[in-house]
Amino acid sequence: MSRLRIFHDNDPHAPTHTLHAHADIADALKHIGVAFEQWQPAHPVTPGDPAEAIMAAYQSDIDRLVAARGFKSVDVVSIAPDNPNREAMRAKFLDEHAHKEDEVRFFVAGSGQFNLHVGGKVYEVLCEAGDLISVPDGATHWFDMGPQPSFVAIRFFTEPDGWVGYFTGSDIALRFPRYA
Ligand SMILES: CSCCC(=O)/C(O)=C/O
Ligand SMILES: [Fe+2]
Ligand code: NI
Repeated sequence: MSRLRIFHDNDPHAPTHTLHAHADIADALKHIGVAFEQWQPAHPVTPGDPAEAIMAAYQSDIDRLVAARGFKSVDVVSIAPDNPNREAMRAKFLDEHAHKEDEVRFFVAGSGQFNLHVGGKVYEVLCEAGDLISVPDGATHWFDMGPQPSFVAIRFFTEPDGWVGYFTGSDIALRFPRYA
């Protein structure tokens, strides 16, 4: 089940809010410009499946979103708990960063935890299969896939080169709860 916990950015121990209902999560995130939608993960796929297979299974959803929002490139992160590169993959997204484009991710299997650092608060968003999250251009955040990652996310980019992160140098992520 998806979950949102909101913290003051100077108090990682006690969330001020914990929300589980999708509509409540979407409403709270809308206030900081984040879109959180529920789509149908209609084609069963398994974390670790090859990217080409995921793209083929979800081609109609991808085409629809690309047509609606003019994305220039699309890729897939598909990772199983026994992936030999899992530590490096986890580390890549664990430091606070931002992008010069909206970060749009459609989770079609498994789960992972976004942490959005906006307006003196940290919004910890546990994303599950079916969640489509759109983090606005410039919003600082980090992402934790956990020590045994298990998810498939389709990523949409308006930049033709795909993923480019701009790291803030902050160590805030070290102080907040990890995704177990
Ligand atoms: C959930 S897809 C992998 C993470 C990613 O692309 C990103 O930018 C995290 O902040
Ligand atoms: Fe990111
Ligand atoms: Ni409140």
